[in-house]
Amino acid sequence: MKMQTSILKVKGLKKSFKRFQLGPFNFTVEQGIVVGLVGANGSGKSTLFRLLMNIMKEDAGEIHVFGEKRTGDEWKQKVGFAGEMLGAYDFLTIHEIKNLISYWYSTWNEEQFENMIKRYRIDTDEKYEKCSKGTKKKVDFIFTLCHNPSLLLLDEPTAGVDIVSQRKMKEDLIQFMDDGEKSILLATHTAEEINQLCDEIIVLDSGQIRHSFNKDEIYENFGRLWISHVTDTMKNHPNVIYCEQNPPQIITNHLETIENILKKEQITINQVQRLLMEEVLEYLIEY
Ligand SMILES: Nc1ncnc2c1ncn2[C@@H]1O[C@H](COP(=O)(O)OP(=O)(O)OP(=O)(O)O)[C@@H](O)[C@H]1O
Repeated sequence: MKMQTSILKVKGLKKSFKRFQLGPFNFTVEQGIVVGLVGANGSGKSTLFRLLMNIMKEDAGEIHVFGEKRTGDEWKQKVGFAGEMLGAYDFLTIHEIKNLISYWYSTWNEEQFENMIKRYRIDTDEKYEKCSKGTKKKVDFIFTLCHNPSLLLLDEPTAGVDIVSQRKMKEDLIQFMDDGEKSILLATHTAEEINQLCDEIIVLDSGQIRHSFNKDEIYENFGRLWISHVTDTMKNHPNVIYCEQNPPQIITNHLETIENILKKEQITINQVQRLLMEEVLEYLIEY
């Protein structure tokens, strides 16, 4: 069995604003793993990325990247971050920004850049500020990948991107993960990206980590059961995340446990249904 290596380790990370508190956060992103970050608008995803990239200073906690505490800027050579980085240079053309970025990264891959520019049909003579929202997202994505990073931090990379390009981005991310050496932390609002790309899921709610799951656990454990009647024991059980009286049904995050209790309580199970990822995410975020 392969030893798990932490590419990103976050311990006791905290940040407070006047009206919002993030953390304390504790989580790891292991090598070869894609972690999906989901949560309602304003739950703290972008703030987390800003803290990870040192764009914003944490109030407390530690962030280790590639096994070491972040110091200086050297660690950024191996990290690809898509989100708000190009704002300061947006009066330049994409070609000019590329010249700056490629100078900074010792591992810049010009051939990959040229290929991706063609693949995503980007006009490099366009000023970044003049690009459409979706085109900016694609340009950010290309810059993120072309310096051969080992860790990608992607804040909703496909938001506002056309369907064809979304598919290409997903293909590029799957290829990026191909050698099993790299990792991604991906904030997303789409169940499809979770299904197709992620191994683990962290659910944020009002600045807190509400749930953290392996994706297979979700497929295995989450389900909807139509039952003869709902009792108070079922209503209040910690593994019941939602229940309805009419018609009597419950949503659980641990099918096996709940099926056993229903048997004990002599409640008849009429039907069991696995949940789709969309439904699971909705229940995790909403309830
Ligand atoms: N510099 C700041 N000063 C004060 N409050 C801030 C600052 N930055 C973020 N916040 C607050 O932190 C909270 C989380 O914002 P954040 O942008 O991280 O959410 P998000 O999960 O990325 O949302 P979305 O899904 O809409 O992108 C919000 O309430 C926001 O107002």
